[in-house]
Amino acid sequence: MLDAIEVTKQFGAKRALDNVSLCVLPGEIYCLLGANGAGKTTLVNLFLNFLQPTSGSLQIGKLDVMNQSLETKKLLAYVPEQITLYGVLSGLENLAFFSSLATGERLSRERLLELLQAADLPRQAADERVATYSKGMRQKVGIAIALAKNAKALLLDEPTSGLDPSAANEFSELLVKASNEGVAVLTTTHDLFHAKQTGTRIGIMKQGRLVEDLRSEDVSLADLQALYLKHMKN
Ligand SMILES: Nc1ncnc2c1ncn2[C@@H]1O[C@H](COP(=O)(O)OP(=O)(O)OP(=O)(O)O)[C@@H](O)[C@H]1O
Repeated sequence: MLDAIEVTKQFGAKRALDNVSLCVLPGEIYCLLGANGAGKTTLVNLFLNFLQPTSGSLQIGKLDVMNQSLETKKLLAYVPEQITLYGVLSGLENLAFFSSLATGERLSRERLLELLQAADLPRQAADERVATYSKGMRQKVGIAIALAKNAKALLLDEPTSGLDPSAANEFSELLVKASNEGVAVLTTTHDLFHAKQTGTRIGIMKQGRLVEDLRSEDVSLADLQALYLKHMKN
């Protein structure tokens, strides 16, 4: 569903991505680890067509991200680290606004509440102003927007950074729920525990290269930590 094919991205003299190939199938959760500056966000931004590759190509559902930008965007939902919502509007009003932008449809209040419930937002919060929400609650509205869009692929950039362990765990469960419905999930993270717990696949990036591409079930958390540290030291 999400395919990066021999992607290189150069920013002037800086090679942010160096011949990266990666594939995320429907129902998979691919967790991308790597030190600051390893190229994780650059890869996410290429899938979003915010950036264009210097060479190589990216596909979503076998459609080319650059040449079929509108079609690929319809398949995709994105939850950034700091999700931008209107603080003066409630969670439900934000969902109504952003889902209508994404789909062109106006959803009923019942449907909006259903989506917020599926994203595990406490019922009483739906009508409260987002300015009063915690980061975890904002992230849940982001997931509800993705659900409203019926996205086939979900991109997330460090979604659990700044969340307490229990909120991060709840968020991970939402990703698992989405993947169980066949969504392909690609998420960047610095949290090895989260990657091992949530990911079906784990990639480690170093200086623009994908140096490991693992099946989560093939490594223990201790092995993953050792492998990660080995790559970071070299
Ligand atoms: N617009 C840009 N212009 C120049 N260099 C850039 C630009 N965007 C990213 N870079 C560089 O590309 C490299 C990869 O950056 P990227 O943000 O993808 O890393 P990252 O793995 O997401 O890091 P972090 O974990 O800190 O978010 C870094 O060296 C960064 O400085």
